[in-house]
Amino acid sequence: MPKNTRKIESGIETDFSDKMSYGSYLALDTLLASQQPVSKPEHHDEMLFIIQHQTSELWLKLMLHELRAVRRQLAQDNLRAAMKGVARIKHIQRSLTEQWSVLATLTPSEYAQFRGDLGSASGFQSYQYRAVEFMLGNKNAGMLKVFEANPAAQSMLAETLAQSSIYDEFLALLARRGFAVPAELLERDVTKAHVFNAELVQLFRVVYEAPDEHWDLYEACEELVDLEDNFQLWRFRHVHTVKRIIGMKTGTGGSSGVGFLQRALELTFFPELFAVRTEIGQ
Ligand code: HEM
Ligand SMILES: N[C@@H](CC(=O)c1ccccc1NC=O)C(=O)O
Repeated sequence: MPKNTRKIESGIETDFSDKMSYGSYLALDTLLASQQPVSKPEHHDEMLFIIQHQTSELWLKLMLHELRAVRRQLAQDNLRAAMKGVARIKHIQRSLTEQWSVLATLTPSEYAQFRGDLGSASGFQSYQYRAVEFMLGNKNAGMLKVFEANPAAQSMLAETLAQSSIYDEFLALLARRGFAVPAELLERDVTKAHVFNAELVQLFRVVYEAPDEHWDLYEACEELVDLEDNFQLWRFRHVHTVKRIIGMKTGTGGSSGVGFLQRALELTFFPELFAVRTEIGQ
């Protein structure tokens, strides 16, 4: 054997003429043929731009898969199983947020050379991102209009809009545990965003001031706070990456750009879980 060369063991599989291989199992021919730059001549950095988005969308697909399971587990009072799903989602969020560092290597000058080729395409048209926001409770029926040209995406979003969020399901679980969750929350119109409820803060205060009596609920509350923290970190990294790459330009999706994105940082999924911090020990 030549030096610094590993012998291929005799038992290594090499004939995949009639059995599944790594490539066929992962449909790699389709996946790796899906990066189709539009810049002409092709700009070197468009590959980064495309793969950054496609990897984000794959992680969003897994996040949705796990969020749907979390919602189901909460509805069935399986709190521990639901929290296992949330634990996985938190790791997905960390990957999504960490990978901003790759895109941040795209300089304003490089991006400006192919930005014009993107037309009106924008992440604002990410139906998976919108579905994640809906499942966490940031419902906004107005978002559906963007997807008129994609009936399958629009109907998936309409269905997700009409379903309870994981917060709705968590509050229903608390009610089944005997907590006096306000009726207006249990009977709310789930196609609308959750609105802050002062009574709910007092309910969470009971849990936070006696964790030993409500340990699994206390832990679940903190997991949901992590989910929101992580989501906001992604939004923040997006705003800052946008700022460093296009400055204060208007967006290809028609928004004012950074200012519009910054306003999403003011949105909240679980407001009472943050408000209770002020009350504890008062
Ligand atoms: C050069 C990099 C990027 C720039 C300059 C950029 C810019 C923008 C801007 C200006 C918007 C506001 C809508 C518009 O007018 O277009 C937006 C929205 C959005 N972008 Fe990006 N973006 C970049 C990368 C990404 C990446 C990698 C993702 C990953 C999926 C992404 C996902 C989104 C999402 C989900 C929205 C909607 C956010 C919301 O509704 O608050 N963007 N982006
Ligand atoms: N809205 C971005 C364009 C952009 O970033 C983009 C374009 C096509 C596909 C995904 C994108 N990412 C996020 O918006 C911009 O204004 O430059």
